[in-house]
This record gives sequence, structure tokens and C-alpha cells, in this order.
Amino acid sequence: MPLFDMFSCGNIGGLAFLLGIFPAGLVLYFIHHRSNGNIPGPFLARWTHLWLAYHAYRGRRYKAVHAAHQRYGTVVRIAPRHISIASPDAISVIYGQGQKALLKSTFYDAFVCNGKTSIFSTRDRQEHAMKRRIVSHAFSTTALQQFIPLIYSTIKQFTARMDELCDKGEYFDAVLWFNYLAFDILSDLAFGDRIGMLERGSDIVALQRSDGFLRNENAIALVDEREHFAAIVGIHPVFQWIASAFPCLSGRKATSALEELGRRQVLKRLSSRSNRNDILGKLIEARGYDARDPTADEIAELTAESVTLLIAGSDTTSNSIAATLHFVVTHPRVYKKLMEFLLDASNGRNSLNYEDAKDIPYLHATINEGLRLHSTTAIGLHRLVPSDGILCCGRYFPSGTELSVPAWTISHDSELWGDPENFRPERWLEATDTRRYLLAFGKGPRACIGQNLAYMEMISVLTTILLRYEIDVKSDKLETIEGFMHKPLHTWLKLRLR
Ligand code: HEM
Repeated sequence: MPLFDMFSCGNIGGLAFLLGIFPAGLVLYFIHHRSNGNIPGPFLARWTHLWLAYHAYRGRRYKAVHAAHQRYGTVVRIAPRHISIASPDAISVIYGQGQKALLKSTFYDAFVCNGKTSIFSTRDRQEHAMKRRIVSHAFSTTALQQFIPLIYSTIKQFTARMDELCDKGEYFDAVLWFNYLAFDILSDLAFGDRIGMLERGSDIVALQRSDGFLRNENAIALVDEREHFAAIVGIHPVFQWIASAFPCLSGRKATSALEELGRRQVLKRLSSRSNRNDILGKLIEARGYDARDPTADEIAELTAESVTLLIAGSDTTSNSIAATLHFVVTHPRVYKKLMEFLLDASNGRNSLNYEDAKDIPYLHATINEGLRLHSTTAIGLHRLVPSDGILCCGRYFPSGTELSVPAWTISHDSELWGDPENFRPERWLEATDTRRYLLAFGKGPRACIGQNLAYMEMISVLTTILLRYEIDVKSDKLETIEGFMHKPLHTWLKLRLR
């Protein structure tokens, strides 16, 4: 992988530099060790951020951190200045609300687009509050109602393609098609223009550089690469600094390509002079921009927000749908029970509209159980201890320490869930407070702003596919990989029209 190729170039200057900073690092380490040093963790993680970066690079960070918790206990050092706390009590401290809410750490600088922070990447409290106020216009209850027919129109295109696959009678990789679907839904909602992946049956998009050079890129691969890259270099500012010197790194190239894609969609939407009620229109209106004559700065800001929404809203939703559907069809008891509820609500028909589907408790429970068991968000989201330090789970953490609650470990904690490895939607109907421990959408002021839209999409897509098709799955095993989010690699399905 390119990032690590950098370290194998035999650069004498680099070696001398490393030898020089090594003793300095040792001194800093011992100073730090005295203040917060009795926290156990993997040996390498006490010394260097490379332990965490290596596991992020392998796409297995959540597993390595989980294994470290199993070995060392609830409070574990996963990098010299980063402590992971696998306790439900830590959730409200680390991701709490209000003025005392911990800020995001430098990890999020790796997600900055085009030099412009977005609602997701900003670390500044005031800037975030302002952006959140503006972006929330696009996710109000009224806005979401307006999105329903648009979502269903894209789903109709999706089922037309699935019907063709039924005729072929072969297994196909459903993860890819859910990605196409989610990208088309999101680009339609965001810019009033589907990127057209369903129509083409491909994620290839044409991109144009500012010098006019045209090329084709796989948009989904770009998202994967950009997320993976950010999840690695975000771990330490020095990694980001090194990466910034190498524009040829594939992660940097993917970031630029996505910026181009976002910018192209923004410019297209602005030049259309459309007054369509899409997310971009709502952002422009809330910001008070003149859509006919935006400044370069305004275009850069709209691009940063659009790229964020496109990535945050498509990849996550499609992966959650793919994983949940996989769990349903590989658990015959749940499959049968869910179908009984769906067929009952649809009066035996092979379709159900959102209004009728949204109130089926067992469907909600199934989606939550899919989110928990698969853990779309599997890593602990980084937060920074403020200048006066913080008390958490009976320990004091000094200013500047990064803290996180490992989402996978909490989702698989047997004290919380009893039988965490089982896919059992009923658990969400039995207890009332389990939702507190579902970290799929994050918590606190930085929790997912698109959560209701995500549920809306998951409900609409899952009911459509389950009612319309009989589904065969090739393998019970769900192979996954982690970039920033945790995603299924493939789910091979065969469909038959009911
Ligand atoms: C199942 C689907 C989804 C999952 C699992 C998910 C997960 C998350 C998580 C865990 C965060 C917090 C990240 C952090 O603190 O680092 C987040 C934030 C965010 N999500 Fe989602 N998300 C989903 C769908 C969506 C959708 C559909 C959209 C919008 C179209 C969206 C937009 C955002 C934005 C803008 C933020 C940043 C919010 C802020 O910092 O104020 N997400 N999401």
C-alpha cells in the first residue's frame, strides 16, 4: 500500500531524522508515562501510534482494539496519547452533550475536503454549531417527507435492475448494487441529479480536472480508498503532515477525485437554476447565498459539505442494508417472522409503502439488531480531553489525551446484551434502554444528522426487496473489511420474483 511504501524507500535523511527524534521521543514518553502511564495496552501502542495505524491499514482496527480489551481490561492504551474505554458509563462522558462536550481530535483533520472543513470534519465548537444549524434544515421532518417519493423513484429503478438479475438466475454481489442504489438516492436528494450508477450498472464516473483533462474513475473505490486513507493518517498529525507531501499517494488522489466529483455536481446544480427542494437547495437557502452568482469560497464550502453528505450518507446506508439483509436471510426463524409481519401489513401484496412499513416494530428491531451485530461504526470515535482534564470511569485523564469508546466492543459486550453473537431482533422489543448503547450513529452533539434519513432508506429498501423477491444466499459467512466504517466485502445473493 502506498502509505507504507514511503517507509521503504531507504531514505538516509529520513533515517537520520528518525534516529534524531527517537531519543527525544523517549524523553517525552517517560514524562507522559509518569502522568498517565499505568494504563495497560499492547507494548507497541505505549510507544508509537504505528500500532493503531498498522491495524487501521489492515482494515482490522476494531478487532485489534477488541482483542486488546479482552486481554488488558476496560481501560486500554491504544496509542501513546489515546485511551480506549470499553465501558457503557464512558459513553455519556466522552460523547456527552452541552458546553462540556468533548471536541473532536486532530483525527478529523484527515477528512477535511479541499482545505475547507465540513459539518463532519470541523473541530471548532462554534463553527460546528453554525454548520449543524444550517445543515439540519435539509433533514427536518418536512424535508424528509419530501424525500420519500424521490427515494421510491430510485428504488423503482433498482427493482427493474434486480428483475433482470432474477431472469439470469445467477448469484450476484448485492453489496455492489446496494452501493449503486445508495449513491443514486443520495446524489438525487443532494443535487437533484442521480449519478446514474443503477442505470449503467457500474460505479464509473467521468471526472474533469480544472485543466480540462477527462478521465473515468470508480466512485465507490474512491470512497473506500479515501475513507481508509483518512482512517490511517488521521491517527497522528505527523502522518497527515507526511501524507500532505505526497500528492501521488492513492488516498490523496482519491480525495482530490471526490472533491472534483462533488464540485462538478455542485456546479451542475447551480447552473441548472433549479429551485428543486434538494439538500443543496436547502443549504444555499439557509446560507443566503446567491445561487446565480456564488463566490469561489461559497462553491468550495458547498463542495465540502456535499462530498461529506455523499460519502457519509451512501456508503454507510448501503453497508448497513447489505449486512442486515444478510443476517435476515441466514436466520430462517427471523426471516419467517419478519415476512409474516410484512405480508400482514401489505395484505399479502408484494409491496408496501413507507408510511405502512415505518410502524412495524419488528422491522425496526431487525434493523437495529443488524446495526448492532455488524457494527457499521466499529471503531471508537476520537475525542479530545479539554484543558482542565476529565474524570471518566474513576480515572483522571489529562488535557490533550485522546479518548474513545470502541463501538464494536460495546456492541458485543455480553454484560449488556447477554448473547451478543446471536442475531435476535427480539432483544430490542424486550428492553427499553438498549438503544442507549447502540453506537452506530455516534452520540452527543456530533451524532449522525442523517440518522432519520438512513432509517427511512433502510426501511424502504428492505421491505421492497423482502416482499418482492425470494432470496437465496450463497454463504452464511459475512466477510467484512474496515476503512473508516465497517463494511461487508460481498454478499452473494440469488433472487426469484415472488
Ligand atoms: C446507516 C447509515 C449511517 C450510519 C451508520 C452513520 C453513522 C454516523 C456516525 C457514527 C457519525 C458520527 C461520526 C463521528 O463522530 O465521527 C455520523 C455523522 C454524520 N453523518 Fe451519518 N451515518 C449514516 C447515514 C447518514 C446519512 C444518510 C447522512 C446524510 C445524508 C449522514 C450524514 C452524516 C453527517 C453530516 C455527520 C456529521 C454530523 C456532525 O458532526 O454534526 N449519515 N454518521
